[in-house]
Amino acid sequence: RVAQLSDYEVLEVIGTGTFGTCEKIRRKSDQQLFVWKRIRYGEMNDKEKHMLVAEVNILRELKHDHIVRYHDRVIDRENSTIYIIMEYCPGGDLAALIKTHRRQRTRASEQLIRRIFRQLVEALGVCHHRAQGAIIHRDLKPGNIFLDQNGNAKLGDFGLSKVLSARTNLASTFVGSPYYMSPELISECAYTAKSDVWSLGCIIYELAALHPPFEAWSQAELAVKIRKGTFEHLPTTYSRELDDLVRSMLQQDYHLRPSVLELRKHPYLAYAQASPD
Ligand SMILES: CN(C)CCCNS(=O)(=O)c1cccc(Nc2nc(OCC3CCCCC3)c3[nH]cnc3n2)c1
Repeated sequence: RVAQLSDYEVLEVIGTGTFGTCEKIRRKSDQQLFVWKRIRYGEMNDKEKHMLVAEVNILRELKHDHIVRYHDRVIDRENSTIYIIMEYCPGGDLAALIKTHRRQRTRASEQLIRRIFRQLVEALGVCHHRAQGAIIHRDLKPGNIFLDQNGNAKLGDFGLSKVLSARTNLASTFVGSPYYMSPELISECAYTAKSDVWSLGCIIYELAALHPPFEAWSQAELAVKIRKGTFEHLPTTYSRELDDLVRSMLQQDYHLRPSVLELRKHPYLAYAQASPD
């Protein structure tokens, strides 16, 4: 049975992104909560429409505990709008969590950081080392990593950001301060899976330090800092192991950064290890 818009009721707007609007919705049949992302494709050219279809198909196949689950889609041809229905994450996004700690002057526990780190490495592993070819997120940031009711991390918008940022030319990609952009991206080389590793390094760094490794008032100054590549060590309340591991992900030369598979095997993230936490 094809899903209808009338199967759901809109509860509230959660936010807007490059794609359009994200709303919290409830399925009438069983009161279950979801979100939908409302994407207007009216102004898209054929190439972009094909890319959108391809990205939605990728989303549908990415099934993992730590990737936001795609549920359904509704196409409203009358208004040239597609609604992508996904799992609702009641914990909000990592950006809000970081902001709360900063405002309260409290630190995230190393146990929480390590758990989120491990979960995101698992999620990236599914995408980078996929049989049909790697999916690279390209836009990993605290704002599109969400938390479920148990504080487990969920990677959001996998792939959507790619097709939709294709709609924006490079200049607008630089809108805002691209704190999480890798050096190779800034010099406009191709993305690699290692670019996602860099961004993940920035995110884990920020969860601990409560600010990203590279900050600047302008995008030009930020590009200089990212290419220079020097940044503070994490606060000493965190282990040397975490500091070293994050540092290894933020190396200029992407060949030197660990792959997601190497990260998964790292003792700091191994499940087997009797963790102190
Ligand atoms: C009380 N209200 C004001 C708060 C309402 C909201 N509750 S809340 O607990 O804080 C809160 C805050 C943020 C997110 C979420 N959950 C969520 N957000 C998504 O995307 C957000 C979107 C991403 C792109 C940019 C625009 C916003 C998801 N995508 C798939 N699953 C999603 N789950 C919940």
